Amino acid sequence: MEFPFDVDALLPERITVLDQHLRPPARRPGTTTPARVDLQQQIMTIVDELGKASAKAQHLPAPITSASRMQSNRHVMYILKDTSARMAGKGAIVGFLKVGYKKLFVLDDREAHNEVEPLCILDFYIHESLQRHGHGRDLFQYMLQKERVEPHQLAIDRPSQKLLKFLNKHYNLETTVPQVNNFVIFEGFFAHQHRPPATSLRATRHSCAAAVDPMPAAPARKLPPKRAEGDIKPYSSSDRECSDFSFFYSNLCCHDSLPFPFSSLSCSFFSLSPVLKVAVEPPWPLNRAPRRATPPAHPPPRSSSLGNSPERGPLRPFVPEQELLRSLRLCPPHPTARLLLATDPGGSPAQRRRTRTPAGLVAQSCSYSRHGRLNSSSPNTGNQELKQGEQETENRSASEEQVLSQHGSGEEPMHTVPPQAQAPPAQSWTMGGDMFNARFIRNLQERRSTRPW
Ligand SMILES: CC(=O)SCCNC(=O)CCNC(=O)[C@H](O)C(C)(C)COP(=O)(O)OP(=O)(O)OC[C@H]1O[C@@H](n2cnc3c(N)ncnc32)[C@H](O)[C@@H]1OP(=O)(O)O
Repeated sequence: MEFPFDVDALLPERITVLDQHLRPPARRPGTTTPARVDLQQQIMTIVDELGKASAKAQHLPAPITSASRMQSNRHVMYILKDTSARMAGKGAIVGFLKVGYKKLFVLDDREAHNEVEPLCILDFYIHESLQRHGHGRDLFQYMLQKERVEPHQLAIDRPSQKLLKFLNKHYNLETTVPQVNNFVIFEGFFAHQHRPPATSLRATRHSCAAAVDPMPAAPARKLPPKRAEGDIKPYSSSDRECSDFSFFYSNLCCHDSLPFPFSSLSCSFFSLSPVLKVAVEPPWPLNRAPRRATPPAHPPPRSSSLGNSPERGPLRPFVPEQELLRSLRLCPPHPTARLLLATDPGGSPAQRRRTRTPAGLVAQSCSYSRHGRLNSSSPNTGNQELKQGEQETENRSASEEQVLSQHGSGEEPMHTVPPQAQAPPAQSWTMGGDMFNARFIRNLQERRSTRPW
């Protein structure tokens, strides 16, 4: 992969390690040094382009690796540059490997749940023209040494067939331990305890939790001390997974911009992981709509979050909290509703707990029907919408994502019902029913559209 700038000078080593700071490495003595900000911009361009190429190679609808994602996560990227003579001049990039620690529930061979935080292979790509030349192995080997981890200690975020073959060929990893999430672990995962090196990613993050006891069978529930809220993305945590249902979830669970009480919900409530679905349930009334969150029978596509796409356009304002509270007043009395109404609209800090992922921001743009589909009053509309969304997610290519981003950027009219048709809707719907059905959302939209501003 070539770039319009001097990759060779920008990345002096064959393999460059980038963390969330995306700092340009020190340049070779004697090379001219452009402004540091320009260098960082070049690094970001490389990361973005690699992420796009990887997504394309894996048929993901959107990149799961980008500069902005790198900056907001504690992932580490190993970038391999082409040092061959043919690339003399500006140089080129061969590929990259992205890893990061993630908190997961994994099943051991006795099907017991174990809460662990292994190093995960998150994204891996070698340029098409250079695959099967041993570059992937070089990169992987370098990462294993740097992170001081054995291949069987890794969790792989929904590996492709190529990666499975790669792991089998180079590391004899074949027998997997069946999981209920999208991560793949191999036999031996539970056999040894990973002792991170002093300089590894893990040690940097959790220096005080580095030492753990040996475990004969399954890892004990040994986790580092609680981190800052924004850092914790428990359980499912898969960029790919979270995004597979983004068409629906971004309406609900990426809630940076949702009004209270939705804003107080954790993404975890809507986790696709059966483990978590059992473990955590959202409070009423949100616990009345889990069916929509059920993953389809067939495995979801490898995809990324539309919502998380860094290319999303500007966001629309969401319905104000007062609007929602007013809607709640239409409901039959319910203790929770009363509590909500009695609560200060600003809410307590705990109620307003929010994630800070970019995905959250996109919830806004996705919360409205960009195509007017939610306008149907059919009770099944919600399901149709979900199916449509899933279908779209499956079908959408990376290039289509660009188009959708524009659609989501607020270009389309937001009113799905003409103002004169805005007679109060039949008050038959209730929060106690399936509150995320189309009528509920339409109601919110109609109410919003009556706003004079
Ligand atoms: C968690 C994730 O990131 S999943 C996504 C993984 N990435 C992708 O699938 C993107 C497309 N593929 C690639 O980028 C690369 O093929 C990688 C990263 C999987 C492997 O990198 P490479 O440089 O090709 O690997 P390397 O040359 O070291 O090893 C080759 C071995 O990998 C496997 N492999 C690589 N390409 C293929 C392929 N097209 N078909 C089948 N197996 C393949 C084989 O085991 C192969 O050995 P073989 O040639 O003897 O059959």
